[in-house]
Amino acid sequence: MLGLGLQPDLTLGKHWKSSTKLSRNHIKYPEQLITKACVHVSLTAVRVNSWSKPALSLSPAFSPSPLSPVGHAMLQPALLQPVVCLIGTAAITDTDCVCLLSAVCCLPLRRETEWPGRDGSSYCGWSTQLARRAHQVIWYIRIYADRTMATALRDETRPQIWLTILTWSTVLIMVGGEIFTSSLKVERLVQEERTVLDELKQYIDHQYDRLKDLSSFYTDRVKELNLQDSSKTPEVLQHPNAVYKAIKRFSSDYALALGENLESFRRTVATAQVPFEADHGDIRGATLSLLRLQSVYQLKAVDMAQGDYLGYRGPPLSPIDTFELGQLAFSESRLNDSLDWLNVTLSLLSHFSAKASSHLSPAHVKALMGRVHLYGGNDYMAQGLYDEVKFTDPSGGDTLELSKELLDRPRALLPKQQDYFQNFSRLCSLDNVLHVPNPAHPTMVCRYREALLPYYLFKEEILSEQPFASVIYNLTSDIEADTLKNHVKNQLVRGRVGDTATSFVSDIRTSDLSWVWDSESSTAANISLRIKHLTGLETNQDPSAGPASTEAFQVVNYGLGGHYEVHVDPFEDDATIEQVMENSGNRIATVLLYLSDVTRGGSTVFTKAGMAVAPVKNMALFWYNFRPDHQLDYLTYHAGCPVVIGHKWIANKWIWTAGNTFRRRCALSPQASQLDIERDMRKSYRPLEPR
Ligand SMILES: O=C(O)CCC(=O)C(=O)O
Ligand SMILES: [Fe+2]
Repeated sequence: MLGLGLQPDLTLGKHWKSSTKLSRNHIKYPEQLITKACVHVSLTAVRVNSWSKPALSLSPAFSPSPLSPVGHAMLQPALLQPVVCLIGTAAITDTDCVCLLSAVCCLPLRRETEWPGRDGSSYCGWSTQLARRAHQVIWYIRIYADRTMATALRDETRPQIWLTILTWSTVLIMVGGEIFTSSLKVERLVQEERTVLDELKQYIDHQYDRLKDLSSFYTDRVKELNLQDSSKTPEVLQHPNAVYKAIKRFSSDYALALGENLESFRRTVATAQVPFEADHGDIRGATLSLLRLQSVYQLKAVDMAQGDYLGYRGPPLSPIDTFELGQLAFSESRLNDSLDWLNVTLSLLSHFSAKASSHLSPAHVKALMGRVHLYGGNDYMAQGLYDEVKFTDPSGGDTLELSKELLDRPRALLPKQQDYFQNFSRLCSLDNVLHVPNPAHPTMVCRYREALLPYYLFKEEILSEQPFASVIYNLTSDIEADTLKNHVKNQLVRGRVGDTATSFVSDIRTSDLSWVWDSESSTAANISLRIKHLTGLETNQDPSAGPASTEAFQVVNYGLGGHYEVHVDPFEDDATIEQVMENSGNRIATVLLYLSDVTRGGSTVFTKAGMAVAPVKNMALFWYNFRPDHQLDYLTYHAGCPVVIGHKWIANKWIWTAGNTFRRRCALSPQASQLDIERDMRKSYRPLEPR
């Protein structure tokens, strides 16, 4: 690929039959290329896929050569008119113009660093004289544009038209634009008009076809929307397949339908302040989420494809969806899962009409299966599949890869194994109930926990004595929970992991979050106070009253298959600890508020302590992150399981050392548990009688 120094992918149409890209092989005769580029590329068949600033990388060694008669014919100024105005209106710099001109006509370009200054001394490697010409043309165009119908042309025709103008103006630059000096030139120009009009006709046909497709996409979507009850949208979007499909629709279906006009359409939608933001990263994230659900909950690909997740039903997946799941599973070295998805794809393809799956053939799928087998060490199966597809799909990407890999014999991939994973998956897969390690133990009780204020009585269930963890029901009201959610709904950002200074976005944590300080919301302040009464720990955030004892509420909303892998809450890296210790210390305790119920999945599990807590709206999960002897308690390793069905919202409240040194007292003996401390410390507890 010549590269052309442009991001746009210049794709030639019918006139360059088999060749779809301007490649080196086409450049035997530069003049011929220029002419073809001018006539064919510019007027009809150019597709500009992305339209960003040129990133120059090439340097085909051609110098401009004199033009053929066809080239001359294109100098007809009248044909410039409809397109000229755009360069005046578009935000394109002179430099970009010239480099684009160069690119279209394959003039020599050098690196980006050599882009010209305004003096025109070095225009992408052009001679000064040529550069000056370029300036003249662009200047002319801009002046001209001011006087013409800049607004008459629709945004969506811009890319093609840009190329037209660029090509034409290049020709002007190169020949000096002086056709009036020769009757022969004018005659040739007029004689070639038919060719130009033929090209224009092709261009118009292409636009018609494109709009026809776009319009049928529109009608189909409207029909589908009309069949749906919008009040049920949140309910529908509880199911992973429905979410997956919605994400795909916004990140790829619209993109495919709009083609090169996607960006300008996005801008139009943005002015109406309507969200329309999904992109390719979202598809990858969504696909990974389905794979995560599959592995954590040990789901079968065939069930998921039918929309069956642990008995909860939703829309089915298409063969393209299942194929993409197989592809991603392969790239994640999950070979068995990949084969499952590809087998499902083959079986779906045999049921779908050829039209519905026109982009995907069984041979295509089998070639990838061959590669998966090869990486799994099963050369025999791989060879067999290759023999099957080498005639039916010889040029398919995976067929070519497979044929290479059969010779190279890649080393077999071993499945990735994380040791904590088994326990994590087991605990997440329990039915959505409380699961405690030792329910028969006498201290595992329900109790009314009295607070500092006598009229507060919290319903508490102790889950574990070491580490101390309990749940408290109805710590908030529905109104309070919804107020916290509403407070953040326009300010959610992707959650990060790691210590403050070095935090990063990762697949370890797939959720959005925001913070609510007590000073911003009376609801937050009230709940903080309640937590103070409940735990007996200071929750002050007012700086005038000393170092803060808590962070703001961290309100978190999980997305498709949203999860948080196993971690502990306190800061662990020395630098961060040193920094926070100076002020507020570390996170000695966590209060995790559930702001929603979750139909299936989404439990908080303690992988070492063997506990699982299923979300219940308004319930709080409370635990100490440090043992009574003040060592970080690694039994508090915990995780948020992937959400299967429903929407999960939580709010974290982390309580710090500051202000709590004497509230969370040391134990009287090294073996003492938190309950022992509490017994000693707060006589207000009801005695814990053995059952
Ligand atoms: O979502 C959950 O259940 C756990 C969240 C968590 O551990 C955290 O945000 O630190
Ligand atoms: Fe956590």
